[in-house]
Amino acid sequence: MGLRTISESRCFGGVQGTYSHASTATGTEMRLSVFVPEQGRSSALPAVIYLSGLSCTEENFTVKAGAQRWAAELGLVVIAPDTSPRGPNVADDPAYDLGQGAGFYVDATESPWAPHFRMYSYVAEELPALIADKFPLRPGALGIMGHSMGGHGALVLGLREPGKFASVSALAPIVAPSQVPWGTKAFSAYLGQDRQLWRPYDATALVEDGHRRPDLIRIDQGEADKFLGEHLRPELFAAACARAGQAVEVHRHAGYDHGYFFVATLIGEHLRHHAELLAKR
Ligand SMILES: N[C@@H](CCC(=O)N[C@@H](CS)C(=O)NCC(=O)O)C(=O)O
Repeated sequence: MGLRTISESRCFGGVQGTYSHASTATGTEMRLSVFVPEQGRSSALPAVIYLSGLSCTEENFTVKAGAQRWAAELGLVVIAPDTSPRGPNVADDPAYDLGQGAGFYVDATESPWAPHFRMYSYVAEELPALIADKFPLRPGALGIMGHSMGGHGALVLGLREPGKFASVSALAPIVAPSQVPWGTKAFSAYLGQDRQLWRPYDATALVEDGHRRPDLIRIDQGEADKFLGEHLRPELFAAACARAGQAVEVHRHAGYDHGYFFVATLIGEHLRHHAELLAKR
């Protein structure tokens, strides 16, 4: 598995890099950003994958969230992949919420998306193997988190792959994609009209269908988020978890909107949540 270095910069004593590789899951060149703190020079470290939201590449989180300072302090490797396959030969849509930049962390079954839009397999299988091979990671100490569409991805991957991801958290996540416009649009296109086939990619449905995690799932949500009532609806996931006995904390924050200033405000607490759980691994 070859990794091409696009850039590497010293940052808080560690290295912030951007890399690309030929992905077998998507059949495209995929980019990712990786921060390795100074401690990684001498020891294997716990790591967190961060999944971004609609319209993002690997860059938005890397330059806007301010995660490196906290990751350096906590001794965490942080990996941020792109949100979809890209390229001139990859299907796309002019809308920001479908196609390139909007992979929704599913393995598409429908035309024209199915050949490349395989972000579930990419994040569940290929990415963990790639980073374990190339960076100083402690086996078994991998967490997953995300924002908005990426929060949806983190919750789904965390619920379906508890043996692979030892900690899960989400910022302003889409928690019930089958019940909101962003999700129904994407799932209709990528997965077709049979809603039963959407359930493995819907965090609320997964909890209803018996998926559980042994650890607490942390969610933070801004109350001034313009997408809250229509697309995000954290109360749906909280209610499903309450009925199922799944531990979840939804922290609501007055005045915060959907953007990266909210992510930057909470990123330290989220990385600490992961560091504490991954320390036990
Ligand atoms: N571009 C969309 C909004 C998309 C959006 O808010 N994306 C969020 C994730 S869902 C984001 O992180 N955007 C990139 C950024 O703020 O850097 C719009 O026109 O309404």
